[in-house]
Amino acid sequence: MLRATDVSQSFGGERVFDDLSVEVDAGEVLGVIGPSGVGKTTLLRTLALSLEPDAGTVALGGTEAWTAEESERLALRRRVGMVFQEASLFDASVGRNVEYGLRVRSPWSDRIAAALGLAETPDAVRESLDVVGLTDKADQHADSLSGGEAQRVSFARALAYDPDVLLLDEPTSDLDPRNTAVIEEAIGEARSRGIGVVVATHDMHQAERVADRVAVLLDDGITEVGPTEAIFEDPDDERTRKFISGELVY
Ligand SMILES: Nc1ncnc2c1ncn2[C@@H]1O[C@H](COP(=O)(O)OP(=O)(O)OP(=O)(O)O)[C@@H](O)[C@H]1O
Repeated sequence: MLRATDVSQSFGGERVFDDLSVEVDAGEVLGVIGPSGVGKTTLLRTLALSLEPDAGTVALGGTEAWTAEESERLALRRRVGMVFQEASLFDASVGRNVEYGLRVRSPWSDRIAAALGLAETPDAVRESLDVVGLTDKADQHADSLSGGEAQRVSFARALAYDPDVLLLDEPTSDLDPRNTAVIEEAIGEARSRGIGVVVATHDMHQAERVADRVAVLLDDGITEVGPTEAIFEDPDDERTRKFISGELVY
């Protein structure tokens, strides 16, 4: 569904990665694991079509984004949702924050709904908040949430958007085990809705828990990508093996 082929990225002449290829299918969770600084965020921004690669292609549903017209690229970008390491909510209620996801995806839908007197939006908001266990907080101001709850609302906002692909950048690195478990369950729900999910994490155990396939990103690119069990139990690549076993220290 979303495929990056032979992409290269650098900042100010400093290479982050070269010739990197990765893809995620509908209803699949791809874990991207690797130590800090290898380029996981840069890869996610590339997949989100917010960072143009120096070389290579990024295609969503078979349409190559960077050779398409800008309007088409923007339309493709709207089909990709992203959740960052730190939640950034607006100065509004929890419900309003989640509703924003719906507006971005289909700016006309709530005007039409309003004109017809339909109440579609609140249902979708409630449903998304339900996935992260926060329906009872819909009317509460976002400022009043704990960090973990705020991150769960960020996830609900991305889900309400009904993306084809959801990109999660270290979504639980600041969270306690209970909030982490809620987000991991929500990842499973996104998968069951047919969304392709990419989770970048330095927590190998998280990748083992949530991912169907894992890509191992080290400082010379992706060393190996394959089914989660194969990567953790029997990696082909020596550097992958060392990284998984903790012998390769960064
Ligand atoms: N906008 C930018 N300008 C300059 N350098 C950047 C920029 N974004 C990232 N980098 C550099 O690219 C490299 C990869 O960064 P990136 O944030 O993608 O790594 P990461 O694997 O996500 O790390 P972490 O897990 O610590 O977030 C780093 O050396 C970083 O300093």
